[in-house]
Amino acid sequence: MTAENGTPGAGRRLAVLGAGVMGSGIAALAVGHGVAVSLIDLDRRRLDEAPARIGQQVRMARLMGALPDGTDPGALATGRSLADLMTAGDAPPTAVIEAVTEDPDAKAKVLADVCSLVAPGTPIISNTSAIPIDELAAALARPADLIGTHFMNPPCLIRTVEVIRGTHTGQATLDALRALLGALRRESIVVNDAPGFVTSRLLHPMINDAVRVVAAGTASAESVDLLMQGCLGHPTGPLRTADLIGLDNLVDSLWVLHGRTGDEGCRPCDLLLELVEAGHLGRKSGRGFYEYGHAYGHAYEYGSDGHEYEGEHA
Ligand SMILES: NC(=O)c1ccc[n+]([C@@H]2O[C@H](COP(=O)([O-])OP(=O)(O)OC[C@H]3O[C@@H](n4cnc5c(N)ncnc54)[C@H](O)[C@@H]3O)[C@@H](O)[C@H]2O)c1
Repeated sequence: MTAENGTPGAGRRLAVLGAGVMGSGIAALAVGHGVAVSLIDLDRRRLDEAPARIGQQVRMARLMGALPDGTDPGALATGRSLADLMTAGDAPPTAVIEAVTEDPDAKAKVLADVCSLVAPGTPIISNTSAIPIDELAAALARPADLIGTHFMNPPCLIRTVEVIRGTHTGQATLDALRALLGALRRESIVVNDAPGFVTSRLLHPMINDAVRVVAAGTASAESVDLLMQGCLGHPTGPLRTADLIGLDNLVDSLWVLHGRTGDEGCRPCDLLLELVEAGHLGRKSGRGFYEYGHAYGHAYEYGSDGHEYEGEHA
């Protein structure tokens, strides 16, 4: 499966680092627009499952009219390291998107390694939820090549992407990212660097507060969500959104925010920590504030922007 001339992503090759919720969703968006993808993860099981999961997301997004008609899917290669894939014959990437676990040290190492591997001028894009881009840039030999995105879940269905320009981000990097997002038919909103940028700085403490309300016994998760939907116009409610994001990722992001802002509202509340400790991570594990029956269920029902999307299981 290769992209043909005339498809939006023709001639591009994206390296996606991390094949979890976001890495596989971003890979599906790219493949669905004809972009070739090299998908990297340390977890062999994730890699083995990724092609089927990505294929299902592409099919579902196409059925929902979220991908261009008549575009041949981009080729998908998977591996445990980009260096291995390139040695095996994969063309060098025209851009890299990092979507590994929200751990500042892990991200800094992955970004520094990839920076030493790809050609100068290749945009290196971190899809962090909350870590300041300037903090990550300190690990890179070429900080001008680094920029942030905050794709929301599921990337195929949410058209707006928050773009974070660090202090050292070069204009060429910003222009190249905008061109990539244009080829993926996404709208970019560029913001300045800060812990959590705009969306996570606002959304994550609000979700944390919603969990505190449930923990206090004031209302059930369902009642909180119904009130936020019915009275305040939130399309799904904060706790369904939490389940979609992944409670482990939510906790990691809240710690990042807490550590960098000192805002006690960002300290993950006990109930969140207990759920993660018990392995109840939300949709990706099949259970969080709600039961889903199976892992990764219904990813196309609701987006992490809170909008409701029609569709079958992803
Ligand atoms: N889940 C969301 O809704 C959401 C939305 C926007 C941004 N994000 C951000 O996207 C990033 C990924 O989040 P996620 O929800 O996909 O997490 P996830 O836990 O589903 O996936 C993370 C993946 O990274 C892999 N990984 C960890 N270290 C690695 C390394 N050194 N090299 C290669 N792979 C490695 C893990 O094996 C795992 O498969 C995080 O920074 C998160 O904050 C998440």
